[in-house]
Amino acid sequence: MGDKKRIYLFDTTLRDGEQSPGVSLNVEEKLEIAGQLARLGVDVIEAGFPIASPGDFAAVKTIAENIKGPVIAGLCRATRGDIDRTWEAVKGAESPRIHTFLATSDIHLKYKLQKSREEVLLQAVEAVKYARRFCSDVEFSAEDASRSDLDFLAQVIEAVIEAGAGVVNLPDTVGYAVPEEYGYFIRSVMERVPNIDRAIVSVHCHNDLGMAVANSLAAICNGARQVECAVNGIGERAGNASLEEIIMALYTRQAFYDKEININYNEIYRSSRLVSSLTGMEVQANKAIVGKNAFLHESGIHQDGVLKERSTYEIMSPELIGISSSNLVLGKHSGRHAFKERLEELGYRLGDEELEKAFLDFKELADKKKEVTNDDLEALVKDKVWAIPERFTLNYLQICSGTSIVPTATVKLAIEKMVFEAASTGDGPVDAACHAVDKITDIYGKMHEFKINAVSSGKDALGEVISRIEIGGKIYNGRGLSTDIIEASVKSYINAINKYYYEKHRAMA
Ligand SMILES: CC(=O)SCCNC(=O)CCNC(=O)[C@H](O)C(C)(C)COP(=O)(O)OP(=O)(O)OC[C@H]1O[C@@H](n2cnc3c(N)ncnc32)[C@H](O)[C@@H]1OP(=O)(O)O
Ligand SMILES: CC(C)C(=O)C(=O)O
Ligand SMILES: [Mg+2]
Repeated sequence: MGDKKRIYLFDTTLRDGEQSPGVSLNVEEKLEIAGQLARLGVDVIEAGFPIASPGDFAAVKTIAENIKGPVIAGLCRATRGDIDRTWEAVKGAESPRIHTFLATSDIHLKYKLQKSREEVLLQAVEAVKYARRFCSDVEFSAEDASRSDLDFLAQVIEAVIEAGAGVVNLPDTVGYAVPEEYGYFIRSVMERVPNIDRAIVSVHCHNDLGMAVANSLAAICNGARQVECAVNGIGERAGNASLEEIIMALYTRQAFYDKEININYNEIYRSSRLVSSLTGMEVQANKAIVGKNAFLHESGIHQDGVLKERSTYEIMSPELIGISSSNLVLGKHSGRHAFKERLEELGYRLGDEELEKAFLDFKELADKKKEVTNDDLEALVKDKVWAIPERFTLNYLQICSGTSIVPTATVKLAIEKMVFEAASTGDGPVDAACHAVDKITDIYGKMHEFKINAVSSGKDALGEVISRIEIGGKIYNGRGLSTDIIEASVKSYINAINKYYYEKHRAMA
């Protein structure tokens, strides 16, 4: 089974990551993330759960047909219908994988599956055999493995390897394990399964007790060769093991782990930013590796140490993971060359047209702000990485609001070179403006979440508004940017409406 030192990185941002409450990505957003994961150099991209919905199916199929390099996997239950659908979705890939799963713990058998151990063993074997009819690369996951009876689990794993599974995954589905115990568990399963050398052992850890990364590393020390993880650690409930933390632990502590991975380190930060901006899930400031504070030094003694010798307080270099160290100031006198170079340092590669649009936005912002920071730049370009065609654009906004008057908004929207106007009242200025937008578009959104971030500091800070809008029973993430917070809010609402409109009309086309 190849070089035993090599650890395979299996990224599940687009499947388990998308199971994060409130996250819903469309096909183009998933394709964009998959392209970035390929540039990062992960070994496997789990692109989705094709039976879950037509949108999930389309995303997995599109990724399979367009992304070259990594193995493209689709997840399915241990049923023929799910496996058929998954094969349909992944079969166009350069290297397709069918990933089928079935729970093995007594608690899942008794209450969820309502099946005996004998039935589950047969179903797992039958699913793997059936999947192997289509695909030579089949992974089997024993859901809730870490809470399963060891003898039964070993029996299932031996049988699915015999049936043709080349990768066997032993997830800590509910994040219950602790590192020493999980490491010992992986070793014990491997010792009990006589044909284990014919498969790669994989782990998939959840973060309910904050130990997903520690558990994954303990498993690696005990023989696991594939590690399943997600960018920024997103995923069901408290999330999955964080991809960037696993990568950097293996890199920084190479002498201890003595393992090899094949990754483009300088794409890590960019991957994190992209996933954060497309999912709308912000990265906490003190998050390891990719948090805003991860490489900042606040206290005098630390600053003194770092000035004398960085390694006194820095165990990793921010440049390695793609965080720019440039000290050119960008402002209204900067030109296209410096602008483009800075974007490239930040990891953004825009096409000529998007670059020109971003440059014009930058100039407009530079007129309002003295200095345009890296955060401002990222905020300006991140929705240009993949922008949906905008059916509705804000042309004019007037707000009348105060402590003793009913908030009223007048909005003009441009739709295909025509301009339409409406006025409305509401509970507040943003509510009033959104009602006016509804009148023009005839699309009625319900605001579920509304977050305002100051992109940089100071009175002239750029404001970013992220909203989650329910339209037609589905949640759409909207994003708007302006130095005026009400304008940013309305733009964010219109952005969500544009996404809904685009998806609806593309489905009808
Ligand atoms: C640990 C994990 O992350 S597992 C992956 C979780 N991801 C998802 O669930 C993806 C999104 N899910 C969905 O869209 C839907 O749940 C679907 C389309 C998969 C299934 O929808 P429905 O057919 O309506 O079933 P529902 O979700 O209500 O119930 C799940 C059924 O699958 C069964 N099931 C659960 N896991 C498996 C499995 N691995 N293999 C076979 N059957 C399974 C359950 O026992 C239940 O069966 P029952 O209807 O006979 O009681
Ligand atoms: C389906 C499996 C791999 C899973 O997500 C889990 O067990 O957490
Ligand atoms: Mg999971």
